[in-house]
Amino acid sequence: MADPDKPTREQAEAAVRTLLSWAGDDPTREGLLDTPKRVAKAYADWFSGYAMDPDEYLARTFEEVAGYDELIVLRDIRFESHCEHHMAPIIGRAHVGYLPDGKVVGISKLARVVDAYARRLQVQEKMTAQIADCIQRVLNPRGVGVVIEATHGCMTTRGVHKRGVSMITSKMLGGFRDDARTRSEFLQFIGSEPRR
Ligand SMILES: Nc1nc2c(ncn2[C@@H]2O[C@H](COP(=O)(O)OP(=O)(O)OP(=O)(O)O)[C@@H](O)[C@H]2O)c(=O)[nH]1
Ligand SMILES: [Zn+2]
Repeated sequence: MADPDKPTREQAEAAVRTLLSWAGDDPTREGLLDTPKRVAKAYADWFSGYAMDPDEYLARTFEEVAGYDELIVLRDIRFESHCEHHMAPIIGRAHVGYLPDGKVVGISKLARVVDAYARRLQVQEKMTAQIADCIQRVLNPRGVGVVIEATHGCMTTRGVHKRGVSMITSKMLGGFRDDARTRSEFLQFIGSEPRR
């Protein structure tokens, strides 16, 4: 159902013209005439996750897996998101693992879940927890592990201006939290085992 409080595209474009003026430029000059339209279109892409239901991606499961009950890991899932404090890009990769309990999901669906949460305004800790909680809630496996490594545009291009810094977050549930061997195997699979 359409949200009656959602601004129209025209209102969104007018807001972009205001920001262009506030930045110090002239929104009526030729090069900027179509910019509000482009920005609204870009927003529709960057924030398309609000219209996605991540639970739905995990609805179809496969049970004919010959009793496979070991770790399943999808690593290096590239994503783009935006921080909710500055609306600056968060660019990174997510690693997602789970211990199946009789059923598995199509592996692309784990990447779809990551995207559904990434394409919203985010805090990295929240996104990490949302992905893990979604998989635990819908698939009900014996455990879930999510690790995210990302760089935050608000730290690299403004503010403290620290390039090369990345933030690492993790959320471990079930066997990933309680069993040191499962956690260690997961970290080894994704290449984050602490070096000794
Ligand atoms: N924990 C966490 N912090 C984030 C994330 N994205 C951005 N931030 C931080 O959110 C904080 C917002 O702090 P504020 O002091 O309200 O904003 P600010 O004045 O723009 O802060 P500076 O970035 O230090 O200039 C900053 O420290 C950002 O680095 C995130 O995903 N997780
Ligand atoms: Zn930020």
